[in-house]
Amino acid sequence: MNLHTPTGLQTAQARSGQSALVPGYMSGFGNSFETEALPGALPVGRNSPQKVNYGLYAEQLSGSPFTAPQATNQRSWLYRIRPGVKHQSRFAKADRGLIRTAPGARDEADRPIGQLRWDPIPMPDEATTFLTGLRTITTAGDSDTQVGMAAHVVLVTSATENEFLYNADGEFLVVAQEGRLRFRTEFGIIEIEPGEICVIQRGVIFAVDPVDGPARAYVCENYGGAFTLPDRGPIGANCLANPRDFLTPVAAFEDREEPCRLFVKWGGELYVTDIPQSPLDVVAWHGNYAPYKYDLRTFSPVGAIGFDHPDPSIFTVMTAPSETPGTANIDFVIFPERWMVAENTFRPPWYHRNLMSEFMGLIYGVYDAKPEGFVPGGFSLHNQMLPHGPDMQAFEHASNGELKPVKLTGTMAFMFETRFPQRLTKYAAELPQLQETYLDCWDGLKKHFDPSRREPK
Ligand SMILES: O=C(O)Cc1cc(O)ccc1O
Ligand SMILES: [Fe+2]
Repeated sequence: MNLHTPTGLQTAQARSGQSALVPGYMSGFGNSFETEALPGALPVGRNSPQKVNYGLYAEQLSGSPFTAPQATNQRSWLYRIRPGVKHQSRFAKADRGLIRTAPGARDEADRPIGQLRWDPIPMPDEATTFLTGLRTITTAGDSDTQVGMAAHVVLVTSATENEFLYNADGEFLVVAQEGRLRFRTEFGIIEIEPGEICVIQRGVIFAVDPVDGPARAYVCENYGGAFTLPDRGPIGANCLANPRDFLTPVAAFEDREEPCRLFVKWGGELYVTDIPQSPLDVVAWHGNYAPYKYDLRTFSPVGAIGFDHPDPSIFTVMTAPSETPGTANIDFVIFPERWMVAENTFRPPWYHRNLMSEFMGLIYGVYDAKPEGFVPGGFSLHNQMLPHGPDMQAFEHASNGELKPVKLTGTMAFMFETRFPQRLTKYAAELPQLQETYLDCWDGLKKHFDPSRREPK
């Protein structure tokens, strides 16, 4: 049986007779996995035998300090055709395009503070890859000290069979918005469609191909400790994001001797090196540091079944904690399909100002607080302590509508929320898609104050 796909790729699943083009996954969040694309490629009972089967090299990839506590200790062992040092020779500086990193981009945008919203960035006419299509919108914190994040939009129209990338500055959380994306990684293949996300950790080598036409995604780059599942507290052991719905790819490798280029995002810069073979040559691996995907539609929302509107933290899919308990470096929060049943309640978000700053995007559908102007593929920024809330239309509707049970259907919005202020890039500040009239959405909010008015109990 010839197990080679058009890109010469072999997967553990292909070995079991299924198509190598259909990615195979293992279920669970943060598990210690093991997977091999050739039988017996993984050493048994040890990590580093004198010689590894098939003449493979053993290599450890550490995502945390060696001595991190058990719950946050992350590393994997990769058994590969060549060690990583043979995938990297002398580096040259490359054009970083529209990619920015904190704190370097801190003062780039010459624009006063304010609530901001953008229409979708259109798909470009020219071919763009994950790297050339990555556009940074905001940066926060400091990547060198491993705090903060960046919010990007990526537009991918073109595959990169022989161009690979890894990010030393943080992990990428990719939120597919339009079109499907295939991630060929050292650990195997991940495919996502709108409604799904994937996480590619710091240091993991990958290439991204659009599957069936141009693709748009939002990307959160986490400079800090890894995303994990939030504690559920009194909610208990179930609901929200369930661990079994996270999927990690089975091992897959490319044995290709062709001129390739490896890009590395490091310290906010981009570097490139030429290598004579594909770096995706991991035949088997084991460990708990590996990319994964998750379908946001499997999130089980828990909310107000009596009255009032809980804080949006109730919809946290994953959190990247900071050193201060409960004060996240990043919370990744969604607003999925759900029933609204709260009685005598203003059901959309309340008007508010936060310590946390909010980058929001809309994957599909309508967001209840912003029925107009916040469109799929668009995004908004409500920065630290800047007031925001429902637009006039949403306020009027929610204040006067009949409070029968209502289902919000066909909708999926999300928020990258960080404890740090988000600094706008020059690119984002100058985008023609920036809605100069966004503030007008609150214009019609009238003064209703009347000292003699009382609402019925
Ligand atoms: O601002 C927003 O639209 C996001 C949001 C939603 C919500 O239900 C409560 C608070 C909040 O910031
Ligand atoms: Fe908000």
